[in-house]
Amino acid sequence: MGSEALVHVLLVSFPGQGHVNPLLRLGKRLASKGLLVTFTTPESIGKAMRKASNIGEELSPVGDGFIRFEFFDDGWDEDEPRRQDLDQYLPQLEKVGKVLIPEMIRRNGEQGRPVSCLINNPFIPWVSDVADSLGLPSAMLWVQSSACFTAYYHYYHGLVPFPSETAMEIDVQLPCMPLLKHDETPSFLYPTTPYPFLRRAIMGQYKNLDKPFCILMDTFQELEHENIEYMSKISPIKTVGPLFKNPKAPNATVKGDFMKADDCVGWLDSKPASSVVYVSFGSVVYLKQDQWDEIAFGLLNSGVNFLWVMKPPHKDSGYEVLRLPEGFLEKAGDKGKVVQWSPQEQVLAHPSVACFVTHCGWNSTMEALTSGMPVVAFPQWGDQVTDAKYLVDVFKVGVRMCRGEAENKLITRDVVEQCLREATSGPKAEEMKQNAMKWSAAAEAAVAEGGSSDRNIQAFVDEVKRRSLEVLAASGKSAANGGAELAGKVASDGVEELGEPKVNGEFKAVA
Ligand SMILES: O=c1ccn([C@@H]2O[C@H](COP(=O)(O)OP(=O)(O)O)[C@@H](O)[C@H]2O)c(=O)[nH]1
Ligand SMILES: O=C(O)c1ccc(O[C@@H]2O[C@H](CO)[C@@H](O)[C@H](O)[C@H]2O)cc1
Repeated sequence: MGSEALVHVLLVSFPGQGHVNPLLRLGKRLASKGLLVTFTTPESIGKAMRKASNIGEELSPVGDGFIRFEFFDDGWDEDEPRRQDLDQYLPQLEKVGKVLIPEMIRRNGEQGRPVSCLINNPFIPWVSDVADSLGLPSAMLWVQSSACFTAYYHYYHGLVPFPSETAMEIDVQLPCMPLLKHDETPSFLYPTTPYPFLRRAIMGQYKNLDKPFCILMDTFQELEHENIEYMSKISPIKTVGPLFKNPKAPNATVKGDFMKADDCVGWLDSKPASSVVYVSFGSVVYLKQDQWDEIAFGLLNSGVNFLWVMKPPHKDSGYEVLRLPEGFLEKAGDKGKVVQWSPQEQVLAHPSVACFVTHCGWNSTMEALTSGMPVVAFPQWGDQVTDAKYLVDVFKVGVRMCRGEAENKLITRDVVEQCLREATSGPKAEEMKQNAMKWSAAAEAAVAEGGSSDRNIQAFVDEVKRRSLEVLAASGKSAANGGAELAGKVASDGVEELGEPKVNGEFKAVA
């Protein structure tokens, strides 16, 4: 079947690595189920993605469908430093996105690819407003755990007390969750967070939560069972994770990395089984130099093999460029490898890797669990502190190395060494590995045909197809005519003036 006959969904992503990855993975999953997927994010990131990965102008077949990319201009110069300030960048994205996304939808309609549904990730909730104003259905992909979704939901609606200026250190009890100590609740909610703009961004998503008809989540039923059961009674959530596993298209090469991964698989191949510690703090966390030094010495002193990701900070981020201690690489010799960016999925699946020192971003958390990889938890902020709690105390696959940035505590080389030893040898390491393997099997089963996440994805695809027919039927016009009318309206008015729901352009057929 040609791509023009498929139902078409448009995925709009916030331009962060930890947001692009899960949304693109969702795109591949939807494509593999027979949809045509267009993935869009600002051109500034599109450029990096094109450079780092093999994405081009053309359609890529994935399973029974296709994926393609279109990027949009965020209206700022290429090296505009304000992109690093979300308080300035998010409103800019909303301003231009509310004009350019409808234009993109119009263009696609004119080219025979009418869009039937919009899907966004958090931080850009205005995408549902665009969908509403065009009479299109929308969905949101929540890119963190169901536990964090619950925490933000209860905070937004004021349903339980959270740490506040007058009661900073209270524990928080949320439904179907373990008791969270004050520093285990998502840290953007602390009154003292240095990232209030991220709290505002997430709260913006909750303000718009009644607009998407479905909230997809990159987690799986068996992982957060009771909590998911509870939340699905109050919110239309559907678990579809782990998204990075795609059994119908395991070899799809489309990737969303912003940086080309350094080659380290050959080096891993040369190491004995379960002998390497993988260290990575994701794409946005930067530690201070003194902490970096302690980790370096902890790695050396523990005598383990290690693969360490040391990504350079963005020039406008204000973060210092970290250095390795004098003579570090010489002392490590062939026991250590330092890279700027790793092919993390491959690394976590490699038999030489024994454990993962992680900042506990949700993508890294899901990738570790699904790969059967024990972790050493080094959370810093946001959802990471809650994920660390779950990795250590609920999933029981991790040892805790720190409690988060708010603690403002230097983790010494001795503590680093002790944690590495605990996670790589002895009964605790053995037990964590067994638990991790159990989660890996459960994750595989969730995404396998007929598994919980597979059923939810299929139900979602069926619903998108059903709604696409409904929009067409409601129009009462010929498809081509409706599309052309809508195109003209959007182009002349801009999205703000689109009052009544409009027709979703041309539908050729539904697969
Ligand atoms: O060297 C690296 C470091 C990270 N990642 C990927 O970047 C994403 C990071 O997302 P996460 O939620 O863990 O953290 P964030 O970067 O958003 O803080 C994950 O999919 C990782 O697999 C990668 O491919 N190579
Ligand atoms: O680009 C930014 O400013 C940015 C990117 C990513 C951010 O949050 C990360 O997102 C992940 C998914 O929500 C999360 O699990 C991870 O812990 C965060 O670091 C924030 C800002």
